[in-house]
Amino acid sequence: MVAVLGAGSWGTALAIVLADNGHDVRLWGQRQEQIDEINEKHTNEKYLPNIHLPETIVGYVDLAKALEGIETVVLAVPTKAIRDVLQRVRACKEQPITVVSVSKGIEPDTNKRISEIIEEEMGERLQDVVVLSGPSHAEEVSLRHPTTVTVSSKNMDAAERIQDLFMNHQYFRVYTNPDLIGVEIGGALKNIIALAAGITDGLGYGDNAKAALMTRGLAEMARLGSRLGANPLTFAGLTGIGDLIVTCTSVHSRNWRAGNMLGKGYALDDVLANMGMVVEGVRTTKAAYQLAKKMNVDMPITNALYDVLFNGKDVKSAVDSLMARGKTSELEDLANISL
Ligand SMILES: NC(=O)C1=CN([C@@H]2O[C@H](COP(=O)(O)OP(=O)(O)OC[C@H]3O[C@@H](n4cnc5c(N)ncnc54)[C@H](OP(=O)(O)O)[C@@H]3O)[C@@H](O)[C@H]2O)C=CC1
Ligand SMILES: O=C(CO)COP(=O)(O)O
Repeated sequence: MVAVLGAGSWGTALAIVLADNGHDVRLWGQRQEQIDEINEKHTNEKYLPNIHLPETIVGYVDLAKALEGIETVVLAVPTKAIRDVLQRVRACKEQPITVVSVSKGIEPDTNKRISEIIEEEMGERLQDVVVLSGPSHAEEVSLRHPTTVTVSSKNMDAAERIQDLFMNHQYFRVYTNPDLIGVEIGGALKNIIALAAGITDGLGYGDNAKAALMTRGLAEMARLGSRLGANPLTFAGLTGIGDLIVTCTSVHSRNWRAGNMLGKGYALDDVLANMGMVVEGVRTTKAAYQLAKKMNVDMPITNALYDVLFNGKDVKSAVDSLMARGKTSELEDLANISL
């Protein structure tokens, strides 16, 4: 039995994988009408339209009931809600639990990764934290289309347990990677680059610009990541380039779609209000901008996006200023990363 906290698109899609793997799943959400829909109609139309949910997924609004007898919790709420939800979990759970973190972001101001927030909030009530990340849009997972992800943890025995829990030989293949920092940083930073790729697409700049953003974006992701202690090779894997590709090129991506609207001239507040789902890249841009300053790492795309999102810079001038930077060598960054 597994509890999934957060009945949005990703929590519901992962509940389907777990149910397909033969587990009873408790899916916790905060709105009674949504939970009634899950239990009575076996659908979650707002987040995964036209998908029939297995009947072994049972919805709960009562968190204490959802957690009764549970040892493994999948945490699938937006990063800004994580502390609040964990404090509620802590209040009703005495035995230590394993938390599987599937959200992607870095917390502004504290600049903490999600696994660090989980450790801080859960304290001695935490058995292990395992991160699951990779190129995986909920819409395609819920259709059982082939998908690959990676799990990582400080305790690789726990990671392997979670690999077994989610591994589905028909459509959901799970790898392991011991580089927890790299896995989390890649999953968080790719959302920044996807917002920027959406902007250049919205401006009508086409494939050259997008390829440039993805490639140079990956370089700055690896630059910050390696400074934070990640293995640079992780950025060449599923949670780096893999997730970057899917998020910059998929119509399902909330970050790409938000960027696309910004590129077309819509205001940030309007874009976020119309999305109806979380756009993690906005908060993460703030956190990465702060981290890059603190660690003295050059992140030109992140800085340009920060100016657009938080200083009201017009999107076209942000792209112009990226192009107008002084000349440099492509491999300079990579040469500074010690493998
Ligand atoms: N969607 C995807 O394909 C993927 C998403 N992710 C990551 O997963 C995380 C969740 O994203 P996703 O499922 O897409 O988000 P959605 O916007 O689809 O859903 C968010 C869910 O969280 C709930 N929620 C929000 N705030 C709270 C709160 N304070 N307490 C309890 N529940 C809350 C929402 O409830 P309500 O409906 O009541 O507002 C909703 O059920 C993000 O970090 C995202 O980056 C990772 C991989 C793939
Ligand atoms: O992380 C994701 C796919 O791997 C989801 O990205 P979006 O939040 O941009 O949809």
